[in-house]
Amino acid sequence: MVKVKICGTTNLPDALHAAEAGADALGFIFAPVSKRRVTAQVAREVGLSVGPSVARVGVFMGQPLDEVLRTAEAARCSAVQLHGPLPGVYVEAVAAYYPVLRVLGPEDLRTGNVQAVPGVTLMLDAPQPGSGQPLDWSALVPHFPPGGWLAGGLGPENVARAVATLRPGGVDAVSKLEASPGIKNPQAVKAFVDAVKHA
Ligand SMILES: O=C(O)c1ccccc1NCC(=O)[C@H](O)[C@H](O)COP(=O)(O)O
Repeated sequence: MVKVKICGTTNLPDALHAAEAGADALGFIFAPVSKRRVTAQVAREVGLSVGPSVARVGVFMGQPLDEVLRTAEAARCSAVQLHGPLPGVYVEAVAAYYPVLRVLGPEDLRTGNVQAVPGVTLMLDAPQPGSGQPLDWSALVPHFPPGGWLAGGLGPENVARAVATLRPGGVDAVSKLEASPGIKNPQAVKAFVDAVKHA
């Protein structure tokens, strides 16, 4: 079964609705550049209120390692998602504490810039995260890592095609599930989860 992560969660009603709709994971964004950024306190309160069956993924981009580990602990994250160019030792250090979703772009796959690290799952995303830009799924077929996750411009109307093309281990989305930045469109979230679970 393909896992579903609903990213950019900022409030309890959206989190509860996503969980009820069948999401496997919620993403809490701590990257300073994001318009969906939350504090560790908000992520902890919202994430823990949803219950243990839904993973709480802390999303980081280019932050110092100690900030990532301190924030993930304060927020009680159950996994960490890492964006941006990062040294292998950084990713390994985070993976010593948390399951890691390591985000790469299509170019990394084409150039073979991919290392297998225990505890690290690869996720393919558009170069600008959270921008709603879909990838060229067919072009990824020869390189897509088994069990890898897919993000980038996924929504209720296109996710079944993406899943059929790449058979990812999980999918992740934000832009196409929102009424406005940081606020979910509940119908879109439900339709997205249903489309993945029936794909
Ligand atoms: O969404 C953001 O604002 C964001 C900013 C900085 C780093 C990561 C960010 N989002 C991470 C995600 O996991 C998104 O769901 C993923 O990039 C897909 O986004 P979208 O194409 O908008 O569905």
